[in-house]
Amino acid sequence: MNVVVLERLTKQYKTGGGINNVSFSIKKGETCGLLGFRGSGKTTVMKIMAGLTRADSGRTSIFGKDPGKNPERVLGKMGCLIEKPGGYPYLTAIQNLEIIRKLYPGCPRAATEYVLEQVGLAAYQNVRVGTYTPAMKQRLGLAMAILPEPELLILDEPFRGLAAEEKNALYGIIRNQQKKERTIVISSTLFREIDLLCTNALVMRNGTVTGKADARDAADMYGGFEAYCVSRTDAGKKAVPCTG
Ligand SMILES: Nc1ncnc2c1ncn2[C@@H]1O[C@H](COP(=O)(O)OP(=O)(O)OP(=O)(O)O)[C@@H](O)[C@H]1O
Repeated sequence: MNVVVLERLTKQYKTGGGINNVSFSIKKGETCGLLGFRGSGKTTVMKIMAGLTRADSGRTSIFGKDPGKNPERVLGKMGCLIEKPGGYPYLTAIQNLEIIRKLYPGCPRAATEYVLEQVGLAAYQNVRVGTYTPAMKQRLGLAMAILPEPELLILDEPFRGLAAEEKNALYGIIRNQQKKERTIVISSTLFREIDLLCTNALVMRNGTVTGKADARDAADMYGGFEAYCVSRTDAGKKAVPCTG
């Protein structure tokens, strides 16, 4: 069953950037890596999926509905970490999470403590978020995204700026979500993350999709996602951001 179907999405910003004719689908339980250099259009695609911006043309279907037209039918099933992690800086982690929890009537109080434990912030739950390091804010952003147990997780460059051990902690959280058969979309400029975590990879360049493959095809044809992704970018001609 397809959770995400995007057909011929186009969006042009006044500055000239944007996305052009983007089409792909993601099945339930897949972890799809959206890989591309800076400015290739990853965030724009994710914002359209999350109903945060509208495409100029094309069709967006998430759980069979357009999030721009039916936000109440879609957004409750979706957890997003897009661009900078949120949270009110003058509130503690637990206060921030409680605000979100109350938006979901079925979400028990214990869920707040559980996700704080999961993301390794339990010891800092009563500390104001404004004092957190970028990595802690990133983990809080993830906690906010997974708190209501969403069926679809959209994570825009969740590893950006994190040290190796901080990334490892995040890998663990994402793997836990995979065990629960969540559908996950992760954008990254790094091949390594896609290799480690994803069942499928989708490569973007200059606002268009230049390749789509699942792990088996990428392994059969190229020996893995990394070589596959390189083959679908102009990475050979540029400096390649290929290490974590
Ligand atoms: N709000 C905006 N207004 C004008 N131009 C934009 C806006 N958002 C994105 N763009 C432009 O659209 C193109 C795609 O940007 P987008 O942020 O979607 O790419 P990205 O792959 O997520 O890159 P990054 O990793 O830098 O966020 C870029 O040329 C960018 O400058």
